[in-house]
Amino acid sequence: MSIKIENLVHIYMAGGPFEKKALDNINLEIKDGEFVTLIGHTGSGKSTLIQHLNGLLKPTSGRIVVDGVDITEKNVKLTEIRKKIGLVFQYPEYQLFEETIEKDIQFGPRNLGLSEEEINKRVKKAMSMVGLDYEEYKDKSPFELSGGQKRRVAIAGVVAMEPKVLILDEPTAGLDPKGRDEILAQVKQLHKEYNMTTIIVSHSMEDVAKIADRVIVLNKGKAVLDGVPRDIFKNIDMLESIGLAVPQVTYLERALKEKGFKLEGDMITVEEAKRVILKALKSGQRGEV
Ligand SMILES: Nc1ncnc2c1ncn2[C@@H]1O[C@H](COP(=O)(O)OP(=O)(O)OP(=O)(O)O)[C@@H](O)[C@H]1O
Repeated sequence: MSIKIENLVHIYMAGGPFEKKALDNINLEIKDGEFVTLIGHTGSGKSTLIQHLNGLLKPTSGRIVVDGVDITEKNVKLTEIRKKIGLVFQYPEYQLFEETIEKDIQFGPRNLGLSEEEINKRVKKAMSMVGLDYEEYKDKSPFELSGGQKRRVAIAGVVAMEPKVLILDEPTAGLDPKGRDEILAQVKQLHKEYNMTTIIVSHSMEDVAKIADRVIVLNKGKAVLDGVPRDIFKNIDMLESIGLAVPQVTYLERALKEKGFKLEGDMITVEEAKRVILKALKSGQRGEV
């Protein structure tokens, strides 16, 4: 499912003394099956943007066209849009409220008016999609789980509605490094297996380096960069000026090159850096170090 964002402007409290332009003429196209990371400093407009994509917020001006349908038009049924575009909010575990994991995941599909048989089929599938064993977890209370596991339950609740587009607002926020890596790997795996158009909001370049195919950088409500991670990370000075640090290995790469190292290949993750640096050392490329 493709999404086209055209001249999108959003002003909170428009016309009042506290009006705030949160989105300033955004134009973007997200293609069917793409895996996109939206990154920006706090307050850059990320949450405001994604809430427009399933109709939670209305634009001040501009349009959002989902698979050819302008969802900003008055007569568009938002329930239909929300069946197709699943949004996992920040800290979704705070919205878990049922006594068992199974009941929690059933909630969304039940609201779609599906049969019990279909609901159960979807719950089992969604749990397996996020790596939770159905028999082991179905009767547990969501509150017995670790932070990362709770988040998987919340993601399963949205996945069970079988959306065509999955949007996750900071899915790694507040998790420890192991929990972060597990959630990112799970979301990447979901995309690989089911090819849902996926949009992840993040403010960590380290996370982006690990998973992104395409990165869109927001600053003060504008999309200022859009491309593959290795190209985005070349803009070190610009990214720093808008409060975003590039991954540590990008600084290392720059320092080594300044010392005369000849590094071949991309190195935006620690694994890649290890490979590229070892290759340079083996071939005797030591520069001045
Ligand atoms: N309900 C609201 N009323 C007024 N202003 C708002 C509202 N929600 C957000 N804003 C303002 O709009 C701007 C964009 O906020 P938004 O939450 O979209 O940014 P963000 O990039 O998601 O930030 P964060 O990383 O902190 O979640 C900020 O200046 C914020 O203060």
